[in-house]
Amino acid sequence: MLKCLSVAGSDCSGGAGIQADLKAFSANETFGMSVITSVVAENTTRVLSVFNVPVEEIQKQIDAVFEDIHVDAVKLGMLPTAEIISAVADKLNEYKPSIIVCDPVMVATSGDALSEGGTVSTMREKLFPIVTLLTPNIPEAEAISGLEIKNENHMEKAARIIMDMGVKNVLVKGGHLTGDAVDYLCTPEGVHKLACKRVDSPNTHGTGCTLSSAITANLAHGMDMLSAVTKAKNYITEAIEKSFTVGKGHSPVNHFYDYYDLKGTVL
Ligand SMILES: Nc1ncnc2c1ncn2[C@@H]1O[C@H](COP(=O)(O)OP(=O)(O)OP(=O)(O)O)[C@@H](O)[C@H]1O
Ligand SMILES: Cc1ncc(COP(=O)(O)O)c(N)n1
Repeated sequence: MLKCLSVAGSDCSGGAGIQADLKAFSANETFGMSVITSVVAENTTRVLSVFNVPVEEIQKQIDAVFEDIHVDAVKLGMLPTAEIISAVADKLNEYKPSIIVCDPVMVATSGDALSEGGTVSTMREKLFPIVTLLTPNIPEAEAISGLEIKNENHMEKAARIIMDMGVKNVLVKGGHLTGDAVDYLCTPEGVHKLACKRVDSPNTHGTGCTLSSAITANLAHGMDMLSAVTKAKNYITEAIEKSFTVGKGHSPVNHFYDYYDLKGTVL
Protein backbone atom coordinates (compact mmCIF):
# COMPACT_ATOMS: atom_id res chain seq x y z
CA MET A 1 0.00 0.00 0.00
CA LEU A 2 1.48 3.36 -1.05
CA LYS A 3 1.73 5.94 1.77
CA CYS A 4 1.12 9.68 1.41
CA LEU A 5 1.83 12.30 4.06
CA SER A 6 -0.04 15.61 4.30
CA VAL A 7 1.70 18.48 6.13
CA ALA A 8 -1.13 21.00 6.44
CA GLY A 9 -3.67 22.71 8.66
CA SER A 10 -6.70 21.13 10.32
CA ASP A 11 -10.15 22.16 9.08
CA CYS A 12 -12.53 21.08 11.86
CA SER A 13 -15.48 21.26 9.43
CA GLY A 14 -13.91 18.42 7.46
CA GLY A 15 -13.96 19.94 3.98
CA ALA A 16 -10.42 21.21 3.50
CA GLY A 17 -6.99 20.89 5.09
CA ILE A 18 -5.66 17.59 6.33
CA GLN A 19 -9.19 16.22 6.57
CA ALA A 20 -9.69 16.70 2.82
CA ASP A 21 -6.18 15.42 2.13
CA LEU A 22 -6.71 12.18 4.06
CA LYS A 23 -10.05 11.58 2.33
CA ALA A 24 -8.51 12.23 -1.10
CA PHE A 25 -5.53 9.97 -0.35
CA SER A 26 -7.93 7.16 0.58
CA ALA A 27 -10.26 7.76 -2.36
CA ASN A 28 -7.23 7.50 -4.65
CA GLU A 29 -6.04 4.22 -3.13
CA THR A 30 -3.18 5.28 -0.89
CA PHE A 31 -2.70 5.22 2.91
CA GLY A 32 -2.90 8.79 4.28
CA MET A 33 -0.92 10.23 7.18
CA SER A 34 -0.89 13.79 8.51
CA VAL A 35 1.28 16.36 10.25
CA ILE A 36 -0.74 19.27 11.60
CA THR A 37 0.75 22.75 11.16
CA SER A 38 -2.20 24.78 12.41
CA VAL A 39 -5.54 24.21 14.14
CA VAL A 40 -8.11 26.29 12.31
CA ALA A 41 -11.55 26.85 13.83
CA GLU A 42 -13.55 27.20 10.66
CA ASN A 43 -16.67 26.07 8.86
CA THR A 44 -18.32 26.42 5.46
CA THR A 45 -18.88 30.15 5.99
CA ARG A 46 -15.91 31.60 7.87
CA VAL A 47 -12.69 31.18 9.82
CA LEU A 48 -13.15 31.88 13.54
CA SER A 49 -9.54 31.44 14.67
CA VAL A 50 -6.13 30.12 13.66
CA PHE A 51 -3.80 28.47 16.19
CA ASN A 52 -0.40 27.66 14.72
CA VAL A 53 1.37 24.61 16.11
CA PRO A 54 4.85 25.39 17.57
CA VAL A 55 7.56 24.52 15.04
CA GLU A 56 9.18 22.04 17.43
CA GLU A 57 5.93 20.05 17.54
CA ILE A 58 5.60 20.18 13.76
CA GLN A 59 9.12 18.83 13.36
CA LYS A 60 8.50 16.09 15.97
CA GLN A 61 5.40 14.95 14.05
CA ILE A 62 7.49 14.74 10.87
CA ASP A 63 10.21 12.79 12.71
CA ALA A 64 7.62 10.42 14.17
CA VAL A 65 6.31 9.51 10.71
CA PHE A 66 9.60 9.26 8.85
CA GLU A 67 11.48 7.28 11.55
CA ASP A 68 8.89 4.53 11.36
CA ILE A 69 7.13 4.61 7.98
CA HIS A 70 8.32 4.77 4.35
CA VAL A 71 6.69 7.87 2.83
CA ASP A 72 6.04 7.57 -0.91
CA ALA A 73 4.88 11.16 -1.38
CA VAL A 74 4.35 14.36 0.62
CA LYS A 75 1.67 17.02 0.11
CA LEU A 76 2.19 20.45 1.65
CA GLY A 77 -0.86 22.56 2.49
CA MET A 78 -1.26 25.44 4.93
CA LEU A 79 2.18 26.60 6.11
CA PRO A 80 1.10 29.88 7.73
CA THR A 81 4.39 31.50 8.71
CA ALA A 82 7.91 31.87 7.38
CA GLU A 83 9.18 30.06 10.50
CA ILE A 84 6.94 27.05 9.82
CA ILE A 85 7.92 27.00 6.13
CA SER A 86 11.61 26.95 7.09
CA ALA A 87 11.12 24.25 9.74
CA VAL A 88 9.22 22.00 7.32
CA ALA A 89 11.75 22.61 4.53
CA ASP A 90 14.62 21.65 6.87
CA LYS A 91 12.91 18.33 7.63
CA LEU A 92 12.17 17.65 3.96
CA ASN A 93 15.85 18.26 3.16
CA GLU A 94 16.75 15.81 5.94
CA TYR A 95 14.38 13.00 4.87
CA LYS A 96 14.36 13.71 1.10
CA PRO A 97 10.97 12.24 0.04
CA SER A 98 10.99 11.62 -3.73
CA ILE A 99 7.68 13.42 -4.40
CA ILE A 100 6.62 16.74 -2.85
CA VAL A 101 3.45 18.52 -4.01
CA CYS A 102 3.01 22.02 -2.57
CA ASP A 103 -0.40 23.72 -2.45
CA PRO A 104 0.59 27.29 -1.41
CA VAL A 105 -2.50 27.98 0.71
CA MET A 106 -2.87 31.68 1.54
CA VAL A 107 -6.59 32.49 1.75
CA ALA A 108 -9.65 30.31 2.42
CA THR A 109 -12.62 30.20 0.07
CA SER A 110 -14.44 32.26 2.71
CA GLY A 111 -11.88 35.00 2.06
CA ASP A 112 -10.24 34.72 5.45
CA ALA A 113 -6.45 34.72 5.60
CA LEU A 114 -4.74 31.45 6.40
CA SER A 115 -1.19 32.69 6.04
CA GLU A 116 0.70 35.67 7.46
CA GLY A 117 1.99 38.11 4.85
CA GLY A 118 5.53 37.86 3.60
CA THR A 119 5.71 34.09 3.28
CA VAL A 120 6.18 34.11 -0.51
CA SER A 121 9.88 34.99 -0.29
CA THR A 122 10.54 32.21 2.24
CA MET A 123 8.50 29.75 0.14
CA ARG A 124 10.50 30.76 -2.93
CA GLU A 125 13.84 30.35 -1.16
CA LYS A 126 13.14 27.21 0.88
CA LEU A 127 10.44 25.24 -0.95
CA PHE A 128 10.56 26.06 -4.66
CA PRO A 129 13.91 24.28 -5.19
CA ILE A 130 12.67 21.02 -3.66
CA VAL A 131 9.01 20.67 -4.67
CA THR A 132 7.96 18.38 -7.54
CA LEU A 133 4.80 20.40 -8.30
CA LEU A 134 3.39 23.73 -7.08
CA THR A 135 -0.39 24.18 -7.36
CA PRO A 136 -1.33 27.85 -6.88
CA ASN A 137 -4.84 29.13 -7.45
CA ILE A 138 -5.33 32.47 -9.20
CA PRO A 139 -4.74 34.77 -6.18
CA GLU A 140 -1.77 32.68 -5.09
CA ALA A 141 -0.28 32.67 -8.60
CA GLU A 142 -0.69 36.46 -8.72
CA ALA A 143 1.06 36.86 -5.36
CA ILE A 144 3.94 34.59 -6.42
CA SER A 145 4.42 35.76 -10.03
CA GLY A 146 3.54 39.43 -9.46
CA LEU A 147 1.32 39.22 -12.53
CA GLU A 148 -2.38 40.20 -12.53
CA ILE A 149 -4.31 37.21 -13.91
CA LYS A 150 -7.58 37.97 -15.70
CA ASN A 151 -7.60 35.35 -18.49
CA GLU A 152 -6.02 32.14 -19.74
CA ASN A 153 -3.09 33.89 -21.40
CA HIS A 154 -2.20 35.45 -18.06
CA MET A 155 -2.51 32.01 -16.39
CA GLU A 156 -0.03 30.47 -18.82
CA LYS A 157 2.35 33.42 -18.50
CA ALA A 158 2.21 33.26 -14.68
CA ALA A 159 2.92 29.52 -14.76
CA ARG A 160 6.01 30.13 -16.92
CA ILE A 161 7.20 32.97 -14.63
CA ILE A 162 6.88 30.69 -11.60
CA MET A 163 8.71 27.86 -13.42
CA ASP A 164 11.52 30.33 -14.12
CA MET A 165 11.78 30.85 -10.35
CA GLY A 166 13.05 27.28 -10.13
CA VAL A 167 9.89 25.22 -9.62
CA LYS A 168 10.03 21.90 -11.52
CA ASN A 169 6.32 21.77 -12.46
CA VAL A 170 3.53 24.35 -11.92
CA LEU A 171 -0.24 23.93 -12.08
CA VAL A 172 -2.13 27.24 -12.09
CA LYS A 173 -5.73 26.45 -11.12
CA GLY A 174 -8.48 28.50 -12.69
CA GLY A 175 -11.41 27.97 -10.34
CA HIS A 176 -11.50 31.65 -9.38
CA LEU A 177 -12.03 32.81 -13.00
CA THR A 178 -15.30 32.50 -14.91
CA GLY A 179 -16.30 30.29 -17.82
CA ASP A 180 -14.98 26.76 -18.17
CA ALA A 181 -12.87 25.43 -15.28
CA VAL A 182 -9.46 25.67 -16.90
CA ASP A 183 -6.06 24.90 -15.39
CA TYR A 184 -2.61 25.33 -16.93
CA LEU A 185 0.09 22.75 -16.22
CA CYS A 186 3.62 23.91 -17.04
CA THR A 187 6.27 21.15 -17.18
CA PRO A 188 9.80 20.92 -18.63
CA GLU A 189 8.17 19.15 -21.61
CA GLY A 190 5.73 22.00 -22.27
CA VAL A 191 2.44 23.65 -21.27
CA HIS A 192 -0.81 21.70 -21.08
CA LYS A 193 -4.34 23.13 -20.81
CA LEU A 194 -6.79 21.06 -18.75
CA ALA A 195 -10.40 22.17 -19.11
CA CYS A 196 -13.87 21.00 -18.16
CA LYS A 197 -17.32 22.57 -18.04
CA ARG A 198 -17.69 24.57 -14.84
CA VAL A 199 -20.03 22.74 -12.46
CA ASP A 200 -22.81 25.08 -11.36
CA SER A 201 -22.43 24.47 -7.62
CA PRO A 202 -21.39 26.49 -4.56
CA ASN A 203 -19.85 23.35 -3.08
CA THR A 204 -16.21 24.14 -3.78
CA HIS A 205 -14.78 24.21 -0.26
CA GLY A 206 -11.52 22.27 -0.31
CA THR A 207 -11.30 21.82 -4.07
CA GLY A 208 -7.68 22.92 -4.16
CA CYS A 209 -6.63 20.74 -1.23
CA THR A 210 -8.46 17.75 -2.68
CA LEU A 211 -7.02 18.21 -6.18
CA SER A 212 -3.43 18.50 -4.97
CA SER A 213 -3.80 15.46 -2.70
CA ALA A 214 -5.27 13.39 -5.52
CA ILE A 215 -2.32 14.43 -7.72
CA THR A 216 0.03 13.40 -4.89
CA ALA A 217 -1.59 9.95 -4.70
CA ASN A 218 -1.42 9.55 -8.49
CA LEU A 219 2.27 10.48 -8.55
CA ALA A 220 2.88 8.00 -5.72
CA HIS A 221 1.27 5.37 -7.96
CA GLY A 222 3.99 6.09 -10.51
CA MET A 223 2.00 8.14 -13.02
CA ASP A 224 3.78 10.78 -15.09
CA MET A 225 2.92 14.40 -14.26
CA LEU A 226 0.38 14.99 -17.04
CA SER A 227 -1.43 11.71 -16.38
CA ALA A 228 -1.48 12.32 -12.60
CA VAL A 229 -2.92 15.83 -13.02
CA THR A 230 -5.42 14.76 -15.69
CA LYS A 231 -6.77 11.91 -13.54
CA ALA A 232 -7.02 14.20 -10.52
CA LYS A 233 -8.83 16.84 -12.60
CA ASN A 234 -11.46 14.28 -13.60
CA TYR A 235 -11.73 13.21 -9.95
CA ILE A 236 -12.27 16.74 -8.61
CA THR A 237 -14.83 17.58 -11.30
CA GLU A 238 -16.97 14.58 -10.35
CA ALA A 239 -16.37 15.22 -6.63
CA ILE A 240 -17.91 18.68 -7.12
CA GLU A 241 -20.75 17.34 -9.32
CA LYS A 242 -21.70 14.76 -6.67
CA SER A 243 -21.19 16.97 -3.62
CA PHE A 244 -23.93 17.24 -1.01
CA THR A 245 -24.83 20.07 1.35
CA VAL A 246 -22.85 20.34 4.55
CA GLY A 247 -23.33 23.63 6.40
CA LYS A 248 -24.75 26.99 5.37
CA GLY A 249 -21.94 28.22 3.14
CA HIS A 250 -19.58 26.63 0.62
CA SER A 251 -20.03 22.92 1.24
CA PRO A 252 -17.12 20.59 0.50
CA VAL A 253 -16.71 18.25 -2.46
CA ASN A 254 -17.73 14.59 -2.18
CA HIS A 255 -14.35 12.88 -1.86
CA PHE A 256 -15.91 9.40 -1.93
CA TYR A 257 -18.45 9.86 -4.73
CA ASP A 258 -17.37 6.45 -6.02
CA TYR A 259 -18.94 4.81 -2.97
CA TYR A 260 -21.86 7.05 -2.05
CA ASP A 261 -24.95 8.02 -3.94
CA LEU A 262 -26.36 11.52 -3.40
CA LYS A 263 -28.28 10.31 -0.36
CA GLY A 264 -25.02 9.44 1.30
CA THR A 265 -25.79 5.70 1.44
CA VAL A 266 -23.07 3.25 0.44
CA LEU A 267 -23.77 1.88 -3.06
N1 LIG B 1 -17.26 25.05 -10.27
C1 LIG B 1 -16.26 24.26 -10.70
N2 LIG B 1 -16.51 23.31 -11.64
C2 LIG B 1 -15.53 22.48 -12.08
N3 LIG B 1 -14.26 22.55 -11.63
C3 LIG B 1 -13.96 23.49 -10.70
C4 LIG B 1 -14.92 24.39 -10.19
N4 LIG B 1 -14.30 25.22 -9.28
C5 LIG B 1 -13.02 24.83 -9.23
N5 LIG B 1 -12.80 23.81 -10.08
C6 LIG B 1 -11.54 23.08 -10.29
O1 LIG B 1 -11.12 22.65 -8.99
C7 LIG B 1 -9.71 22.68 -8.91
C8 LIG B 1 -9.28 23.61 -7.78
O2 LIG B 1 -9.25 24.92 -8.30
P1 LIG B 1 -9.51 26.20 -7.37
O3 LIG B 1 -9.14 27.40 -8.16
O4 LIG B 1 -10.86 26.10 -6.79
O5 LIG B 1 -8.41 25.94 -6.23
P2 LIG B 1 -8.39 26.59 -4.79
O6 LIG B 1 -8.89 28.00 -4.84
O7 LIG B 1 -7.04 26.35 -4.25
O8 LIG B 1 -9.45 25.69 -4.03
P3 LIG B 1 -9.91 25.91 -2.52
O9 LIG B 1 -9.24 27.18 -2.08
O10 LIG B 1 -11.38 26.01 -2.62
O11 LIG B 1 -9.43 24.71 -1.79
C9 LIG B 1 -9.22 23.13 -10.28
O12 LIG B 1 -8.98 22.01 -11.11
C10 LIG B 1 -10.41 23.92 -10.83
O13 LIG B 1 -10.42 24.00 -12.25
C1 LIG C 1 -6.88 24.18 7.24
C2 LIG C 1 -7.25 24.68 5.87
N1 LIG C 1 -6.41 24.49 4.84
C3 LIG C 1 -6.73 24.93 3.59
C4 LIG C 1 -7.91 25.60 3.38
C5 LIG C 1 -8.24 26.11 2.00
O1 LIG C 1 -9.43 25.54 1.53
P1 LIG C 1 -10.56 26.51 0.93
O2 LIG C 1 -9.83 27.47 0.07
O3 LIG C 1 -11.49 25.61 0.20
O4 LIG C 1 -11.20 27.17 2.08
C6 LIG C 1 -8.78 25.80 4.48
N2 LIG C 1 -9.95 26.47 4.34
N3 LIG C 1 -8.43 25.34 5.71
